[in-house]
Amino acid sequence: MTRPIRLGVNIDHVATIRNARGGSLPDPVRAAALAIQAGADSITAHLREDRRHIRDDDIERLRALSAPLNLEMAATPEMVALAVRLKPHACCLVPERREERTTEGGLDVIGQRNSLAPAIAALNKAGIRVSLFVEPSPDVLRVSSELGAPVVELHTGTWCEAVVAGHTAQAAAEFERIKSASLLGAELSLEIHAGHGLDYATAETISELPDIAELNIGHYLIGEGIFVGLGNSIARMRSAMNAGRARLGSAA
Ligand SMILES: CC(=O)[C@@H](O)[C@H](O)COP(=O)(O)O
Ligand SMILES: NCC(=O)COP(=O)(O)O
Repeated sequence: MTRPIRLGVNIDHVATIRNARGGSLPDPVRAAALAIQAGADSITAHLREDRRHIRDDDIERLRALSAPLNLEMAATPEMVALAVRLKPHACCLVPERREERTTEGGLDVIGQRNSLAPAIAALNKAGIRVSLFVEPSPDVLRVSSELGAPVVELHTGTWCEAVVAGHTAQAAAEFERIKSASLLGAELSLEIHAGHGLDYATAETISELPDIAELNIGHYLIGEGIFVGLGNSIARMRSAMNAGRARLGSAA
């Protein structure tokens, strides 16, 4: 039987709009509640070290909602302590640079193995599901598995940018990397998630990969929400993902 695919809605950029005026509106927690009603399986929020969008009190309020919370964060002692205290359902460890506009690549799990290991161990011990936001590359997946993380989230940004730019050959090559990484990840008994830069079309395509269990999508959904309403953009995303998954079922 074909496994369903989960949708995690990232509400960071509702907070970006709120913070543009420094007040409390629009409230990202209200957006999260609406996302759950519209079919999101979980909520994702990235608490950056510079607090440029999501803030600590948002995390506390998101934690109180009915859907699981996936907290994205850098693997710093401050963030690990905060996660252990707030106990989100899941933590996705991401690389972070203050100067970047958005997450620019996957974690350097090979170079930072020694600093990642204690962070992963502490989160595992606290009963939080740990995922590592990584490039779709074989060495990176093997080290992720050795580090004891049960989940990896494959960075889809390079593929999505190539698709949007119409760089067909590069897009095809990037998609093959994602596909091979998802196969290897499954062989290593990792749960495979994917995200960054996905839109309706790329989400539908990637949903055809049978080993992908979850997509985390934010920026595009919030942007589309301006035109069609957030509930409608999420419902349409769900349909796109279901359509991709259904093609997989009919091909089997
Ligand atoms: C890790 C990831 O791909 C996204 O969650 C992204 O980090 C969202 O936050 P930013 O837009 O601040 O990068
Ligand atoms: N981890 C990826 C994520 O949460 C959402 O990324 P984006 O859709 O905002 O680019």
